[in-house]
Amino acid sequence: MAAVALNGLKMAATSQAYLESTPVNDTRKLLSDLCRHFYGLGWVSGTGGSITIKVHDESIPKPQQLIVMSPSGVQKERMVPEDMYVLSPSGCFLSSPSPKPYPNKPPKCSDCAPLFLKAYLMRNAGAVIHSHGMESCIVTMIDPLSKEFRITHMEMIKGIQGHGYYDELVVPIIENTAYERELTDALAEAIEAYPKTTAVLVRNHGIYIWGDSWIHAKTQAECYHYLFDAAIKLYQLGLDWSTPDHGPIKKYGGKTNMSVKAGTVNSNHETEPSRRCIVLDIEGTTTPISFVTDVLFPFARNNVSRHLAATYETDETQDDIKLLRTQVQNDLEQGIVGAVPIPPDDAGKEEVIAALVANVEAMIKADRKITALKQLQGHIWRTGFQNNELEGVVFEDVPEALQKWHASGIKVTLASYVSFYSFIFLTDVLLTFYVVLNF
Ligand SMILES: CSCCC(=O)C(=O)COP(=O)(O)O
Ligand SMILES: [Zn+2]
Repeated sequence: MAAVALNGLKMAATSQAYLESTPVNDTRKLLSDLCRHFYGLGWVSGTGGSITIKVHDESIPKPQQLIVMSPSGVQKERMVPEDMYVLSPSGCFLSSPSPKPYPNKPPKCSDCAPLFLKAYLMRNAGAVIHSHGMESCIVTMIDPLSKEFRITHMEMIKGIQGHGYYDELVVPIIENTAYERELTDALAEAIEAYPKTTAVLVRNHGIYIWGDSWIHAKTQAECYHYLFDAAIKLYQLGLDWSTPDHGPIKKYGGKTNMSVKAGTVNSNHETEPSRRCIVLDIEGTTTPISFVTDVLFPFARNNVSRHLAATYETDETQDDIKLLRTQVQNDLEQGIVGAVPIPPDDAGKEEVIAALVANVEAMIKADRKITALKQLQGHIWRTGFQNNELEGVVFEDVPEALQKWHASGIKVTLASYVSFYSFIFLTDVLLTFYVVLNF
């Protein structure tokens, strides 16, 4: 019997008979064949890299299927079916290979086991391939600060689950550790953070790739390796693999936009982060100019009186009024059109506000770029955003671009001639970016 009912679920029977059954033996054989084949591709040479496949059995749901895994630290191309480990769905050893005479080491299951189990558990995978293919290693070195590999407009992207030719393929990169098992948490976090991904790159090391079946995992592994190889070759040709047209890598101030040298080496031979930074304007860059002209400025103009009245006693508004008084005094002395005297404080709040409003309206009409006006407008906008009377707008490609630059280790900062408050409250996107990433 291939399966037994347990707690209402079908579980692989771990009887000796099942462990010696055709599905298990076929999977052992398949795994040793694939080890040999992947060795030929350079994916599992020097004993590195590893493979695991679930024992496919129509009568057993995938989460309950047995797992076959390659042994650790061995010549992968010389594996035979008997060398394989068989594990329960939760990772308990059900069958281990017999020791071999000197110079073979005592048998041990792949160091990748905890990582493979994460892919099985979190993605319901049918097979996982850990490759040490050179291209999957080098592609993580082109930009040592990048946390993602991205590529688009390549036919082979279609071989990756859920992707078409025009899509951008994003593969997370995690940092290498001294021991394979120490990668487990970072791999799980990447799987969680990138719901669409079917692979995780390990910097200076290789890649983990999974699929619904061994065929799916293998096909995708071939496509991933092809794309990494293509990216490296395009880079060598000075071409940008990450853009749709794969045009020349652009230079900014002598630096490439996909610089290999994303940091500088100090006297201790340590890499210091590069000072690359993108300074973004708001109006017309992250946000349509019409949002500023048609929404922000009218809002400030229409709310001067209300804002001053509501916040008159606060230190902030008293400070704004002080600035305006100084500005208006200068304007009156220079005969600026529209400037009207502001009565002293003891004239009463209403009279002072009326004079302030008249002056501010004249300043706005003359489109004056003066601190007294900008500071007050900033405070009015901030109140508008806080009260949800204003809702910011960014172009649809802004959030993705911010994340991409951040992932590439590029610092992003915002600059705008309108007040500070206008952009940190511009949208949830920018606000989140500002607070969470602390750029
Ligand atoms: C030169 S291999 C170093 C260890 C490693 O990265 C690896 O993938 C080994 O996996 P194994 O299945 O042989 O434990
Ligand atoms: Zn490895």
